Amino acid sequence: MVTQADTDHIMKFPILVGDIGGTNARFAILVDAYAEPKEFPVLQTADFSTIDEAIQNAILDHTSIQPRSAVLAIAGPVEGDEIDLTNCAWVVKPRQMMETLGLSDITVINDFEAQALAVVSLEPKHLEKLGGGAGDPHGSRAVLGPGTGLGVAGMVRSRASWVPVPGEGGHVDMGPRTERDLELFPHIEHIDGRISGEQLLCGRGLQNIYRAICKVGGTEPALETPADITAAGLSGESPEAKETLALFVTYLGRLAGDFALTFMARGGVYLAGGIVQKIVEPLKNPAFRKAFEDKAPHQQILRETPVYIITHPLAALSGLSAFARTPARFGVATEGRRWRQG
Ligand SMILES: Nc1ncnc2c1ncn2[C@@H]1O[C@H](COP(=O)(O)OP(=O)(O)OP(=O)(O)O)[C@@H](O)[C@H]1O
Repeated sequence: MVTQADTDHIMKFPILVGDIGGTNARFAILVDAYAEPKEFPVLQTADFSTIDEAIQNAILDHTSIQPRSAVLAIAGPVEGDEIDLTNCAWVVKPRQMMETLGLSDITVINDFEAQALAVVSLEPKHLEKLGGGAGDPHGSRAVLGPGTGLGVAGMVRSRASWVPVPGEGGHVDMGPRTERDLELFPHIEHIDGRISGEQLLCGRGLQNIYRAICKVGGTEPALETPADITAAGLSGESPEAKETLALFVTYLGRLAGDFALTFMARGGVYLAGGIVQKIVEPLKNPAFRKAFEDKAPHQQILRETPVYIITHPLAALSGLSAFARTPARFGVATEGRRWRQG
């Protein structure tokens, strides 16, 4: 039965869904609740000075469908009528977007809430399992996504609906654990005197680990970009890059285990974002699960907890689409994050 509260959630189709990261932005249009989303090529945020210009030039100018509503996921906290994006120069101004883009209903959520929505929406073919038990289908989940930054969210079940729990978990402290860490950590770039998850587990983190390894080994860092480092690490042509990948995987396992405990994620921990999709083979190395399960006194809980790599290239869009189609299935708070005309 559709209740008053449910109808209030409902958005009018066609609905534009958008996942805006620090580097890439991905969009699709849902024509109705059943049709497959109409997807558009991934665009680079740096190629457009504003989000309005990007949506107009790269989306609306290429279709005759005029969206009436939009659900956008952005990297950063959603506060006020002018929302700054972390790691990107765009500012989302929903009231202005209504005027310029002809939308009448805009909801803005955090990009890792969208990833959390995806973990209960994706089909098994879009997940690659990295050990652990079967997982409780109604159990809480945690999502970690190394990208331009490090996003973290939880997904908890309450009164038959799924509630995404966004936060700033990428900024928790990371401490040294092994002799090798003790050698390298003094050379990892600090932020205000500390090493946070995001100093190690994102594109910049790969560079940070690689440079520390070169420094301690007395070699000149020859590789520049995160993509160069993973390529040279995967091929084995650079021993420093190979170790960088091994440590990245270990640190990700460590932090994933911490969030599994924080959320008691018996439904599993999900690894999202562009970087993990490029390093599937190193993640299958036993070092990942070893670090994930190394959580005395709770090793047994971690041993049973499944970990999945999300392999869907547009996972957040699929989460946003599930929410746009069936908002009542999810406990997404829209107070202060939804703008409507009339
Ligand atoms: N092959 C690769 N190996 C490792 N890192 C890569 C590779 N290709 C791109 N990157 C890095 O991945 C990061 C972008 O991640 P992603 O594709 O998940 O983008 P994003 O959604 O914009 O990120 P975010 O949502 O965190 O802002 C950049 O730091 C980039 O340098």
